[in-house]
Amino acid sequence: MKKEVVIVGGGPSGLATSACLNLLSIPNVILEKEDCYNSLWKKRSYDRLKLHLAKEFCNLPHFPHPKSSPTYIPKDAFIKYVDDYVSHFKLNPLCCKYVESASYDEKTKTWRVVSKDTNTGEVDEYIAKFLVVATGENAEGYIPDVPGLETFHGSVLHSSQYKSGSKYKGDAALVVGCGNSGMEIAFDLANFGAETSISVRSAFHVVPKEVIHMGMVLLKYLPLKLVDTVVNLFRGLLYGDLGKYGIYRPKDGPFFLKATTGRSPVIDVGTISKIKSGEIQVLPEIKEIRGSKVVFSDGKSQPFDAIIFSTGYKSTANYWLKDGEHLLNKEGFPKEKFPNQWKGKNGLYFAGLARRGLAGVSMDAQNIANDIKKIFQCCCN
Ligand SMILES: Cc1cc2nc3c(=O)[nH]c(=O)nc-3n(C[C@H](O)[C@H](O)[C@H](O)COP(=O)(O)OP(=O)(O)OC[C@H]3O[C@@H](n4cnc5c(N)ncnc54)[C@H](O)[C@@H]3O)c2cc1C
Ligand SMILES: NC(=O)C1=CN([C@@H]2O[C@H](COP(=O)(O)OP(=O)(O)OC[C@H]3O[C@@H](n4cnc5c(N)ncnc54)[C@H](OP(=O)(O)O)[C@@H]3O)[C@@H](O)[C@H]2O)C=CC1
Ligand SMILES: O=C(O)C(=O)Cc1c[nH]c2ccccc12
Repeated sequence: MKKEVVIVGGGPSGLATSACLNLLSIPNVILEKEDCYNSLWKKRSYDRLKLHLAKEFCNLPHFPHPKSSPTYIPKDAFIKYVDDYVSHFKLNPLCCKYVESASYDEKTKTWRVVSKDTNTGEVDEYIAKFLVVATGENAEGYIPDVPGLETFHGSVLHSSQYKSGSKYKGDAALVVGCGNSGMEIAFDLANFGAETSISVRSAFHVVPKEVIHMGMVLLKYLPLKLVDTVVNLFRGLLYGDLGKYGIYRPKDGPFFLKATTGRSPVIDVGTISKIKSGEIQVLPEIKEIRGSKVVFSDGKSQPFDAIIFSTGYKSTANYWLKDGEHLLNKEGFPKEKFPNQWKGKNGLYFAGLARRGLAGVSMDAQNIANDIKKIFQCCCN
C-alpha cells in the first residue's frame, strides 16, 4: 500500500502527529500493535494514576483540556480526553498492526514498513515517503537481571502490570525502584494494608506537585538553576533532611536533571509521610533472591510475598527500525539532543522521544507535521 506518511504507534505522540498532519491535509496512517489506541494509559497503568503535571502542561496540539476538568487530571479523564481528541480530529488508527520492520530504500527514496496483524497473522507492506517513529519511551517494561529471580516463591510483576494494592492486603510487598511509578505504587500498597518496603539504589529528588507546578511557572521567567534553588528551598522546608530515612538528594537540581538527562523528579503523592511514619520501610539495593528471601546490598535479607519491579522502561525503536544505529543510541533514543531530536534523515521523524512528557509530545507533533508540509509543498509545486 502506498501512503504519504506512516506513523508507528497510536499513543498520544502518534495521534497528535496524525491530527497535525490532518489539519495540513497530508494523508497519513497510524499502525498500532495493541487492540486499542492510547494503550499505555488504557491497559498498562495503575488505577490511582493522575497526571503529575498541571493540565496546562499536558495539552495535545490544538485541543486544550476542558475548563471544567481538575488541575491534575485522573487517568480516566485523560483517557476520555484522548478519545475526544481522536473523534474531534477524525483520526483512524489501525489497531492490531504490529510493525515488524521499517527500512529505507535508497533507490526509490521511500520507506518500506512491514506490519503483521496480531489477530489474523496477515502481513501488510506500506511504502511511504515519510516515517514517524511514535512507539514511545515506555514501549517495554524493564526488569533487571537479579541473580536468583527465577527461584522466587512469590509473585513478580512489572509496574506496568500493577493495577492496585487490593489483592496484597497483609502481604509483605517489595517495590524495587523509586521513580514516580515505584514511589506511588508503594503508597498504594501501604494504603491497601500491605506490609510495604521500597528498595532504593541511588539518589533522587522528591518534590510535592504544587512545588513542581510553581517551578514550571517560574521556568518561564527565571533561569533554570535559580528555579532549582527555589524548589530545593521549599523542598527542604517541607521535608527536612530525608537522609535518615535512606533517601538522598542528587548534587544537581531537579529541573537541571530533567533537562539534561530526562530523569523526572519524584512527585510525592504522600509516600514520604508514610516513610517517615514507618508505614513504608526503605531498603538498600537488591542483590540477589533466594527462594522467598531477598538479599540486599548491606547483606541483610527478608522474606517477601510479592516483588513489584518499578525499574523503568525501554524504547523498542531499535528492534524494528532497520539501520537506525546512526540516528538512535543503543537505548533506542535519538542521538540528536533536544530541541533537534525530532528530525532524522530521509523523511524519518521521532515523536515523543524527548523525555519531556506530554508537552514534549505536543511540540514534536507540530514540528514534524510542519516540516513534512514544507517538504510536501516543495515536491508538489
Ligand atoms: C505510568 C506513567 C505515567 C505518566 N504520566 C505522565 C504525566 O502525568 N504527564 C506527562 O507529561 N507524561 C506522563 N508520562 C509519560 C508518557 O510517556 C506520556 O504520557 C505518553 O503516554 C507518551 O505517549 P507516546 O505516544 O509517546 O507513547 P505511548 O503512550 O507509550 O504510545 C506508544 C504506542 O506505540 C505502540 N507500539 C509500540 N511498539 C509498536 C510496534 N512495533 N508496532 C506498532 N505499535 C507499537 C504501543 O502499543 C503504544 O500504544 C507517563 C508515563 C507513564 C509510564
Ligand atoms: N503520574 C505521573 O505523571 C507518573 C509519571 N511517570 C513517568 O513515567 C516515566 C517512567 O517512570 P518509572 O516507571 O518510575 O521509571 P523511572 O525510569 O523513572 O524509574 C526507574 C527506577 O528504577 C530504578 N532502577 C532501575 N534499574 C534498577 C536496578 N537494576 N536495580 C535497582 N533499581 C533500579 C531506578 O534507579 P536509578 O536511578 O538508580 O537508575 C529508578 O529509581 C517517568 O518519566 C515518570 O516520571 C510514572 C508514574 C506516574
Ligand atoms: O511525567 C514525566 O516524567 C514527564 O516527563 C513530565 C515532565 C515534563 N517536565 C517535567 C519536569 C518535572 C517533572 C515532570 C516533568
